[in-house]
This record gives sequence, C-alpha cells and structure tokens, in this order.
Amino acid sequence: MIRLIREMAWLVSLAVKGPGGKVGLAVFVGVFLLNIVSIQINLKLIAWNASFYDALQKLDAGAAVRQVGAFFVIIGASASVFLIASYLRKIVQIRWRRALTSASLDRWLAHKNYWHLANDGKIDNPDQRIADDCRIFVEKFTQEGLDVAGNIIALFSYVTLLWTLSTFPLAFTIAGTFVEIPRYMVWAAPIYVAIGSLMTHVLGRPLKRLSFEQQKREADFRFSLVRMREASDEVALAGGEAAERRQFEGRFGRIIDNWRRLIGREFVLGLFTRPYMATVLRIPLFLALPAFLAGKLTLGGLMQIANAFSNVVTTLSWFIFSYRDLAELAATTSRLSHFLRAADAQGGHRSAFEHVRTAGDSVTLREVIVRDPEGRVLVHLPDLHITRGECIWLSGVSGVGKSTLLKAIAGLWPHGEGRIATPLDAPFFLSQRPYLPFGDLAAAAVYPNDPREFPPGWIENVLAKVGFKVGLAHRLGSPPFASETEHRDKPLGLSGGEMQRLMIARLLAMRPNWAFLDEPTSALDAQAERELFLLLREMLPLTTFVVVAHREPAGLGPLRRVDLASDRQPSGSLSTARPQEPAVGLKTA
Ligand SMILES: Nc1ncnc2c1ncn2[C@@H]1O[C@H](COP(=O)(O)OP(=O)(O)OP(=O)(O)O)[C@@H](O)[C@H]1O
Repeated sequence: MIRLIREMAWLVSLAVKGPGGKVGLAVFVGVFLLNIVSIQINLKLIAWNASFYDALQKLDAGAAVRQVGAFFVIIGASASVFLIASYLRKIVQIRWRRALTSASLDRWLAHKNYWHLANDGKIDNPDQRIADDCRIFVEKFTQEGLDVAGNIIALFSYVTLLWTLSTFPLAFTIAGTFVEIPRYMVWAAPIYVAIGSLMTHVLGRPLKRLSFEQQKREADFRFSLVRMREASDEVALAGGEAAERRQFEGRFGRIIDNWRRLIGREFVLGLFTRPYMATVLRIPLFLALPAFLAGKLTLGGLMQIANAFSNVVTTLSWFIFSYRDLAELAATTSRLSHFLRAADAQGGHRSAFEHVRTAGDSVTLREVIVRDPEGRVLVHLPDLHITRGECIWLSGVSGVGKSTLLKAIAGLWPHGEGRIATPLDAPFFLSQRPYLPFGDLAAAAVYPNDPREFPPGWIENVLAKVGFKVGLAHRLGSPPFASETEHRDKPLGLSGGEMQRLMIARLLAMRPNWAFLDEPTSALDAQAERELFLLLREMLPLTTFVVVAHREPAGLGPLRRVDLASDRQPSGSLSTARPQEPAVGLKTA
C-alpha cells in the first residue's frame, strides 16, 4: 500500500513537472478549494432541514415559503460550484495527461528504449500504457485524489456538526443492567461504516488483479487487430483470414473469460454495496427515532440530525462506493509506473560490447563476438578494419548473424563482447524491412527528416533518379507536404522493389559518410540493382558502404568481401568460450 502511494506520488510529480503541469497543479488546488466551498454549502443545506421542517411542524406558512426560496438559492449555489469544479477538473486532466504522455514518450523513445523493451519482452503493450494508462491514471487520480482530500475536511465538518446536534444519550437496560451511551449517533456512524468497509474490502479485493488483467487482455486483442491491418497484404495473399480469425477469437475469448470473472466479482461486491447504499439515508432516521419519540428532538431536529449522520456515513463510505474506481486506479498506477521504471532502467542499460566513438576515419571491430540472447555464439570477428570510401560485402548463410552484427555495430544489440569503434559522424543504417512513416511518398523518402527542409523539386528529382517516374506527382501529394502527424490510412501501395528504391532515395537524401545496408536490393533484378549501386557510387563517391547481401553487390566499385561462416555452437550451449577457428574469412571479390 505504501509502495502504491509512493508510485502514485511519483507519477503525479511527473505530471506536475511536465509542460503545463504546474498550471494544472494551481487549477487542481482551485478545484480543491471549490470542494471546500461545496462542503460549506452542504452544511447550509443540513441547517436548512431544521428550519424547513420546524416551520412545517409549527404550520408557519410564511417561514415555510421563505425556506423554499432559501432552498433554491442553496441548490443554485451548489450546482454552480459543482459545474465549475467539474469543468476545471477536466482542464487539469488535459494538462496532466499531456505532461504524463510527454514524460512517457520521452522515456520510451530515449536511448532506443522502445527497441530494448520490445526485445526483452518484459513490458507488454507499451502503446496501451502510453495511450490508455496515462489517461486513466489522470482521470481517476484527479477524481479520487480530490475526493480523499475533500472527504477528510468534510468528515471533520460533519462530525463536528453531528457532535453538536446529538447531545442526547441512548439509554436501555440489558439483562437488568442500565446502559447509557452518550452522543450515540456520533459513535454509530463510524461503527456502521467500519463494518461496511471491511466487508467491501474482503469481497472486492480480487478486483484490482482482475482489472489489471482486463486492461492487459484488451490491449493484446487490440494489438493483434493492428498487426493484421499492418500485414493486410501478407494475410490476404496467404489466405490467412481463418487463422487470423482463430487467433482474434482466442484473444477475445481471453477478454471474455476475465470479464466474466470481473463482473462476477462486481456482482458479489454489489450484493453488499447496493443494499448498503440504499439504506445509508434511512438508517440514521431509524437510529434517531428513540430521541424523537422521547420528545428530545423536534421534527426539524430529527431531519437535521439524520442529514448530518448520513453525510458522515456517506463521507466515510467513500471507500466503499469508490472501491471499483480505486482498484482501477491502483492497477493503472502499477502498470504505468512499472513501464516508466523499466524504461528508466533501460536508459542505464549497458551493452556488453565496448562501444567507442573516435575522431578517426574508420570503423574498427576487435575481438567481436556476437551472441544470441541465450549466449550462443553467432559471429566471431577477430579483427575488422573498414576505412573511409571502402565497400564491404558482408555475406554468409541465412541466419548466421549478419543483421545482428549490424545491430551490434549500431549499438542496439547488447549480447556479445569485444570493441566496436565508430567515427563521430552518425552512420546510416538501413534495415532489412524498410519502415514507412505516416505521410506521403516525400515524407517516406526523407524519413526521419522533414520534407519541408528540402528545396522544391529536390525530393521529386531524387525519386525520379531511383526509378519512380510513373504517377510521381500524384504520389507525392500536393505541397505543402502532408504533415507527418497526419494519419495515412491508405497505404502508399509500393511494391517490394519500389520500397527498396525508396530506401535508396532516402540514402541519397541523407548523404551519410557511412552506410550500413541490410539486403537493400534483394527484391530487385540484377540490372536494376547495378544501376542503383552505380547511382549511389556516383552521387556519394566518398561514402563507405557495408552491404549485407546474398549475391555480390555489383556497381559499387571494388569490393572487400567479409564472409561470416556459420559456426554456431551446438544448440543449448551457454558456453562463453570462443570458437576454435575464426568464423570469418576475408576475401577480395
Ligand atoms: N531478437 C532476437 N531474439 C532472439 N534471437 C534473435 C533475435 N534476432 C536474431 N536472433 C537470432 O540470431 C540469428 C541470426 O539472425 P540474423 O537476422 O542476424 O541472421 P542473418 O544472417 O541476417 O540472416 P538472413 O540472411 O536470413 O537475413 C537468428 O537465427 C536468430 O536465432
């Protein structure tokens, strides 16, 4: 519990420190003050009960009419304060959600944490945590947090009132003994609520776990739908509808299973809380009845004390009424803080490789061993020195570890050892599976740059050079180019080869000194590949190219071939010993 409160405080501090968070805090304090005003108005309403019912008892028509007028004034004030407070609370929610989302995105994107977290598999559905959990946390916290604080003050006010009103004792004889409980209405309230809270807690305890699980399963289901949308071509061509349907139903079935458990538990809890809520306004009347019947209270006094009592009980019962929301707030706090802490921990993540950036004009690998996550050796490179302007062809059978070696050089892959020295100027890495961002063809061509940074016609020219000619103007969209935040629902509709041409255009746009390309032309015929490589060499004469390819990349000029032989240790071996023979052969093609 203390840990949960600490995590909650940490999340709130992130929201407050973020952009607009401090103003949010000021508004939050304003809402809190309005809540106190609302308590004062409620006290007025309790007092109104005495005046109104006493007027009725005395059949004083003038006083009764005045009290009707007073009632509308009090209710008008109460409604206004409620509406203003509720509007301002939503303003706080906007500000704090923005700040918390921004803090989450910062942590997720920093140090390539999104990559490490995805590969570790420790954090499920980060998208849900950023999109949903930030929202739920802020909504629930601003609601429940204000309620806690407001209820503490309200409780103090109502108990004081109840204490002043309930001067009469409860007297009875039990087994011949005379018992007198002074101010029994004050004691009855907490006892009544304590029993209620205990019952609620016992019956509702599994709700937090179930609510946590429900959010996770919902996110898993949604992710599978998004994945299918992304892979619509592949699924359609493979005729995978039935298989996809099966797994959708499997995931949705898991939602239903947990949902049933959740509603079952809510039902059990409701068996207690519904009757409790229904009786909370009447019980005080019954409890104060002996005093009224004994003539110690007027009708107005009875109604006033009943109101004060039910206010004490309702305030104390806040825990019971809000159990479901509190369970959701607790689950969301755990999910979000777990995610943010994991991202923070990744920020301090140390690769097993010794990465150095040097001022020199070379990439040097010394005694580099790349391993898979289980520790098996994939690649052993005793010594590799690549100088500026060279072309390296990185070859080897499928699965030997070529892509993984590139990821290790990029500083992503953490499993292995050895020294990797890279120059200061940022190398360009092209992944085997090209990524298309939201936006039009121009945005995709120069990603991650902004197309608006390029002179008019420049991107079009590069695209034409790499082979986009037909319908290029239409595909580029009309300037100014679509914003990168604009959602692109319609796919760009590129063939595998066009996608690779687009990546070459990207390379030309970036003009890096160092380019590491993972199977950049595997979808193109030999003639097209040669033309593109000749173009690259012509336009980037000083760039170093390290190309992973299954066939010799012709057109880039003289090549040095680095062949990564398949030399894996037997499956299941966790040995850290180096292979007997170096797994690399250096040949000049
Ligand atoms: N994220 C990962 N988690 C676990 N193992 C991985 C991961 N990525 C790669 N591997 C392991 O590393 C091996 C080498 O993969 P890699 O993609 O580097 O091969 P490759 O030589 O580029 O193959 P190909 O020529 O088919 O693209 C794979 O067989 C796989 O077992």
